[in-house]
Amino acid sequence: MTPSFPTTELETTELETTPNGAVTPTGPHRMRWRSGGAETTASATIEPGPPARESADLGRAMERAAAESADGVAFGALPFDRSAPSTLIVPTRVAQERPSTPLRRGSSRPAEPADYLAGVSAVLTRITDSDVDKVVLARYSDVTLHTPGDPLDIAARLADRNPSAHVFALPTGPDRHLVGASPELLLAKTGAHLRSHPLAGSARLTGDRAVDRQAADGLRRSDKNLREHRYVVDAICDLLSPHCRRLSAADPDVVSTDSMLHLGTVITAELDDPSTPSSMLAAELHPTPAVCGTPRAEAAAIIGATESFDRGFFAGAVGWQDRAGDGDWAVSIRCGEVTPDRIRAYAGAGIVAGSDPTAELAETEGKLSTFLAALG
Ligand SMILES: C=C(O[C@@H]1C=C(C(=O)O)C=C[C@H]1O)C(=O)O
Repeated sequence: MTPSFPTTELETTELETTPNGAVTPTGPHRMRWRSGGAETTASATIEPGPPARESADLGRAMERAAAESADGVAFGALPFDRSAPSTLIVPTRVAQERPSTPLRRGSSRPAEPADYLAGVSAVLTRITDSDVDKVVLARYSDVTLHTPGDPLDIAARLADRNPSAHVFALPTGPDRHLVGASPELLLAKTGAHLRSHPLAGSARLTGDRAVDRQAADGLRRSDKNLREHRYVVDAICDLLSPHCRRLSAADPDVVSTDSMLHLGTVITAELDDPSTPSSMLAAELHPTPAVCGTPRAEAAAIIGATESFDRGFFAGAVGWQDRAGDGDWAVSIRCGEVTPDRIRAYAGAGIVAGSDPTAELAETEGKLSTFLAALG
């Protein structure tokens, strides 16, 4: 579907306080979204919304936001933490295009590789000693900026470089955008029809066709990668099936991005109730074992104890919903948080029994490069 917004200038001052007086949306902020070849650039107000764990409330809040928006479509961003507030993004009008400005970068500071290697080793010990099967461990890389970077410009460069990705620059707070090019569809809903395309199990692309073909064949046969992938497919099928009358998962295939090869599985389903809001279903699925692990709560606790930073909206979900509850939701990976003086890029890798810390570190480098390469 193609959300489209009025080109006429609408009033973009702050919206009214909601009836219970709790939330005042702020804005205007600028946003960009591109999926399935359709691109939207808009001004929007933002407001805090219910957390993912209150999925039914979130679904209702998105329905209200879609009804308020200029074109009947609202956008949302869910943080990694299921209990932290979401951000509801309500477009008000088409944004004025600004001339693009080159980024003036200062220093770059990747997170210490040694810390990541130690973290993977610690997680492997926890996997051996407990019932936890998979934990996704992440790291970040900071780039300081001499002049504020334009999040919409970065998204435009990501869109050029990643033609089939879900590309987003969504405001998540004052002077703060989540910007990225996600290859991973969490959930698309059109009427009763659902589609999900989880990715997990990865190899780095080299650019040498013969080597990459071998790596793709290796992925298809790798017990470690197939296991890592299966946890994600099973979790999505288990969580969707109570809502569906028909659900099927294809065999895993290999999907490529600009820098990576991944195992991917297409899951399709028919909803019992076609009016179920897509945001509610996305919130129930989130976070899948592709970005958290399995079992979910235990893996999230290990992540909290091992990672030294707050993931914020990285490894969350971003998407839109219209008045019928239809929408597209992507897993917020291959992304960074853009503030006026700093960009923080994130990447993670799934750790299971048999994972090699050095290979997982290299995997995060490959994943980070999708976002960092678009900074110019
Ligand atoms: C966590 C990320 O990617 C996820 C993890 C993958 C893996 O561990 O193989 C593959 C694709 C994504 O589901 C990321 O890009 O940061």
